[in-house]
Amino acid sequence: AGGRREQTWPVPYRRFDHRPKPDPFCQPMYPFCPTGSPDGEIPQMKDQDIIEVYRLQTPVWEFKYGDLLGHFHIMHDAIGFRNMLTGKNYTMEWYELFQLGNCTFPHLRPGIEAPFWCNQGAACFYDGIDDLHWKENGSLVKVSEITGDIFNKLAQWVKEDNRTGIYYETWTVQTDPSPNATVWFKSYDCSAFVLRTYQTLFELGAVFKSPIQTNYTRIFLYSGEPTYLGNDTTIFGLQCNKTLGKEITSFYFPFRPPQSVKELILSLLEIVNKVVLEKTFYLYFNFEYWYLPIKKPYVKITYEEIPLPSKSTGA
Ligand SMILES: CCCCCCCCCCCCCCCCCC(=O)OC[C@@H](O)COP(=O)(O)OC[C@@H](O)CO
Repeated sequence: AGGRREQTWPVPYRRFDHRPKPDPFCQPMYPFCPTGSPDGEIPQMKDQDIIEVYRLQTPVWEFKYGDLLGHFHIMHDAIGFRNMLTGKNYTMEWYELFQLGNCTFPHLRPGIEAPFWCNQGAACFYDGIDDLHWKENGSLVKVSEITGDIFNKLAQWVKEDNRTGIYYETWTVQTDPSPNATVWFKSYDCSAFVLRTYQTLFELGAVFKSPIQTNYTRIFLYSGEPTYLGNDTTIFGLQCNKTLGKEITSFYFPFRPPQSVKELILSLLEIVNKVVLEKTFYLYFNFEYWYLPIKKPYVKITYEEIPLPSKSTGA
């Protein structure tokens, strides 16, 4: 009857019953989870083992650019574990299979109508903690101690979370920067995984040390109420009106990797024109497109505290 469908905000992150094999077109700049166990298996601990839990944080791309992005508080988050009986330690992190840019903007491929996304994200669990990587420009802080039994239950949760949560979402979208803003979409990135893991540990009985300052990076878009547009089939399919599809692909065009300084400048001008002057953004969430009526202050990167779970936070 053309009635508006009841929409809950924020739009729930869609989970799937399996993680699809990535398209060969998607190529990583660096191999994903190079030292992790190929099947992603997490080792079993003895129930009575005592495992230290560490908060790990470092600037995105620290291994390549050191503290560069740290100056903008663009930080990557992970969790470290150390078995106090065996002395073995481990790192667990969640990040993009094909890097941040591929999760934030699509490819416009000749002969393919719809924007092409390489936006998978996944968990990676591997032996060892690279102390220097985390400590030099970031932080490595003990936040809890858990039993092997809790660790093993967490491992089961990670497996299920990783099987069903298959894509990375860069953007948090809400009405304004205020604490009581309406949130339209939540990001689903490295820090979101760490926060879900802390919450799961808390629900499994973990007690977190306090007080520990725990800030996280988020990039915000500010908009009025989003409009649902559809998906690849309903927007870019053969029987579709091509207007909307062309509008979306032309929006993403200036976000492609620039080939020259001139192209970069022209693209930046086009981005400002679209996002600021035309107050338009097309968001890709749950493999569907949404129109965002952008408003001031448009875009913002924040580095704000989200406290560790405790009885007082009720989280
Ligand atoms: C509307 C116009 C705006 C145009 C500007 C676009 C800017 C795009 C994004 C800016 C920054 C977003 C920050 C999001 C937080 C990222 C946290 C995260 O998920 O990190 C995961 C990953 O990126 C970390 O990658 P690496 O540093 O490569 O770490 C992986 C290694 O630890 C693997 O061992």
